Amino acid sequence: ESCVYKNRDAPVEARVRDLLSRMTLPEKIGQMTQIERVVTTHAVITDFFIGSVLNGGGSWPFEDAKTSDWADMIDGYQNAALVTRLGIPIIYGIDAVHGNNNVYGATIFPHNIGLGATRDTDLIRRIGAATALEVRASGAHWAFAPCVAALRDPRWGRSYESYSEDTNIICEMSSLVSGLQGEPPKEHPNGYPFLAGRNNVVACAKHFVGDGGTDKGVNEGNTIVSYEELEKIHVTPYLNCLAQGVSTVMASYSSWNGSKLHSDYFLLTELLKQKLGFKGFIISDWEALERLSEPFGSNYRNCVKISVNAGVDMVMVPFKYEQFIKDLTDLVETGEVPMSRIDDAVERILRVKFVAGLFEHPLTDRSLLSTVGCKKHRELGREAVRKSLVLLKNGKNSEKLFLPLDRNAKRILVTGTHADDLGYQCGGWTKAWFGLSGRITIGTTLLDAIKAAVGDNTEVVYEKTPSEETLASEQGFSYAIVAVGETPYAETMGDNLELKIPLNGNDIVTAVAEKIPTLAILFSGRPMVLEPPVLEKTEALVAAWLPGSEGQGMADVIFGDYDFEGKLPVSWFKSVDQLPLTADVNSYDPLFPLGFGLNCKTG
Ligand SMILES: OC[C@@H]1[C@@H](O)[C@H](O)[C@@H](O)c2nc(-c3ccccc3)cn21
Repeated sequence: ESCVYKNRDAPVEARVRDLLSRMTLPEKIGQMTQIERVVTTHAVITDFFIGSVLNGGGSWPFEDAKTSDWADMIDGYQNAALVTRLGIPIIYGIDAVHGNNNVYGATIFPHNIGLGATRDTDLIRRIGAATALEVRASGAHWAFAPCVAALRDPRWGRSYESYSEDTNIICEMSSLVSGLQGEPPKEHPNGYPFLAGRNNVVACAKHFVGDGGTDKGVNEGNTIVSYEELEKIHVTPYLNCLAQGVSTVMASYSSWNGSKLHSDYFLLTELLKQKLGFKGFIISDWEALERLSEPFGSNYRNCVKISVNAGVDMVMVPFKYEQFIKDLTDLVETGEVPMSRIDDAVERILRVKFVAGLFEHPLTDRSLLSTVGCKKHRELGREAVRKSLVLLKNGKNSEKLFLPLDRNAKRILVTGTHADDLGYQCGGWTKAWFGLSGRITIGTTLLDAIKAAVGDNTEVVYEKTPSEETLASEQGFSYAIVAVGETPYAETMGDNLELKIPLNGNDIVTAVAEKIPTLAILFSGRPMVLEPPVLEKTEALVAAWLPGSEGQGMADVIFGDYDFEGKLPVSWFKSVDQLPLTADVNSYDPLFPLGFGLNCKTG
């Protein structure tokens, strides 16, 4: 090839320098622009030299589109980018935060809080590798994961996206980066983006920094801590991500001591890029620039100025791309944003695209389609579910353990709002942004799993809500399994000060437990209020978190094919009046402490 940047054997840095030197200002600013698929046409990509496209939660080609439909859509965008003067490929980003969860038929893994309960670094890496295959099969090149937030207050609506309150656990679980991107060779330079090959995706450590530490868990709120505490608790996991060659970092909507992260030069540039040596690129969050001013979106030109100058390299606009491009072009022409800042941003973006092999392999490898929702991935999901469940109570006294349950019992009752609802089991960020109820994708509910596990002579009675006659009946039930919990949510919609189990969960458990020996299973993105009767009247109690599509993993442990091994990744409060309640502060008086978890052998 005549020009260096098209030469796949040339060093990445030489390709970056050569390409950058050929680019016009519109082409440079186009690379910094990420737009949402709903405003994306082939003409927009070509005319504005767009560098990246994403879809928000619930924005699909059409409902229940198959993975191949996604690949057709994204390859269409890519072909529009390849016909531009310099032929710079787009990078397509998607929120694959627990499997490729936007896409129908994808394997849905447990949300991060359940993975934190496994403490299994290698499991998380394998989940990353499986997710990467399903994401690449859909045509996307980039997953906005892992969220490495420290869950410091469960009132936060994004608690389930965090692995733990404990930074060391988060550091261990950051192995998702190596799973998604592939593992860098040990001589790989710290902070330099890495991607192993076509079966991997670019990862995104988010949200930098302190997203999980906001006051009272208010989403997009203010994290009020000393710099030392910010570094120790919230920055530390990024060191692990950089050591694994994480290629992108997403800035947080939240603030640190009143300073909005998206306009904080010290944290984005002096800390992350200079002190920590991050060489990939920083992406903004969705319409985060509009959030820098009051009222929302006012004085947008100034918001562009302060965020780009602070160190944001690519902006998730994602709709008003013409305004963004116009304002940034103007800012460069007036010198308010120096060309050196533009060149630094574009250099970082091009570096990731070259490292990701997008110039060599811009289109989807259709041979990956067979990996989507495949048996191997579903078995992996099942393993993750097994290892994530935390046994909080087993038997009313240590002599008489209740679990494992007898799979050949004569007659059992399965009841509760969450016993047969795949959408509830998956939680937010599944098919739709906030999640949904019902049979939303391919998967196995708790009820499906129980029916498959019990013996032929065992009668399974299912009622979503336990009926009076069932509760009053003398018909003997050997035992009852009652599943209750949270209905799906995401982000601010999940902020909650009371943390009571919705849909009368506590009352349902109590009503059944008063009549029938009961195992209660809680599906939630975080610890919730457990009222005394639930604690006293049940025989056993399991925290299942948000396990995803592979419900058999729950049957595996409640019927004893496998033992419980999950440990709480977060302190379980007695009352919300105790919050914030984390193990590293004194006067620690939890209901169940960080690290708690029983098993059937030792109880
Ligand atoms: O989906 C893209 C990103 C995701 O990666 C981030 O983790 C998350 O903070 C986020 N919030 C919105 C979003 C927020 C409000 C309205 C519409 C969308 C979009 N996004």
